[in-house]
Amino acid sequence: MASSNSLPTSTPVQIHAQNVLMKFQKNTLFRVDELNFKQGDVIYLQGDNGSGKSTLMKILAGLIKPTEGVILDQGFTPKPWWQTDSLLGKAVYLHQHPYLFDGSVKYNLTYALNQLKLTPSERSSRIKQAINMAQLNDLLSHHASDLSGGERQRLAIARAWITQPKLLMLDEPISNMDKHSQRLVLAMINQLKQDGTGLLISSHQTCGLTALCQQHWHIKQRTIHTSMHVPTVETVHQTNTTELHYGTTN
Ligand SMILES: Nc1ncnc2c1ncn2[C@@H]1O[C@H](COP(=O)(O)OP(=O)(O)OP(=O)(O)O)[C@@H](O)[C@H]1O
Repeated sequence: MASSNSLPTSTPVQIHAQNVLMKFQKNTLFRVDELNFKQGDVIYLQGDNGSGKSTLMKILAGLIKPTEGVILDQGFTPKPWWQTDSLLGKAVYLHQHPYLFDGSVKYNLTYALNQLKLTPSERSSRIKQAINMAQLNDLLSHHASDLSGGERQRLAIARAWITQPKLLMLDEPISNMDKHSQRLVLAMINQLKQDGTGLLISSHQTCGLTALCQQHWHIKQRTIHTSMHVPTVETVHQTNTTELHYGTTN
């Protein structure tokens, strides 16, 4: 991997949250004693609407600060002394409605590569692979703002895949997508998993994405519960009809 976060050693990169409390005004959103998100993890983040899934991801990405607690990172290449070594850019957060650059699909894909040191052939092979995986061939010259929701999400994930982040957080990556786009996005997420990218995925749809995950974080009653057991659609069905409803909405 050639990203600026590349490690010469086998130390897995990780983000560690300790004694976190998140409040908006006086209202507690959630609290958690400890969370660990590292390279190779594939975590399913579950929670009702408004429980704080996006907020948790933004905290781990360094985009917002928790009310209390600390977020530590480990294993990343230290930044040079003249740059602030903040959490930003370490665990990449992909918003449900992703931000795209003002330009064509091709521009969005190639721009991401400018920050990496690659040979021209590596560069062109990575772009080709991303285009094929996300099936963006016919859309390359289209302006990003003309894409449908599903196409935007495919482009955003392809762009993230190109830069090969060590830790990637995907916020509802397949919500409001047709089956074709869902299948493509699942294949892309699976590829990221094979590449060893740490993935934290929030979703209301438990089936395809759940099957890829090996850990479960559940925001319930303002607490984040962690487990190595990922619920299947069936177990959600049998144990809690409210959760089944949650699983089929949005
Ligand atoms: N900056 C903010 N100021 C005040 N309240 C906020 C702010 N950001 C989020 N909230 C509130 O925090 C709660 C959690 O929001 P968040 O978007 O994290 O939930 P979520 O679990 O991702 O929801 P959804 O499943 O609907 O996307 C919501 O009630 C939201 O209104």
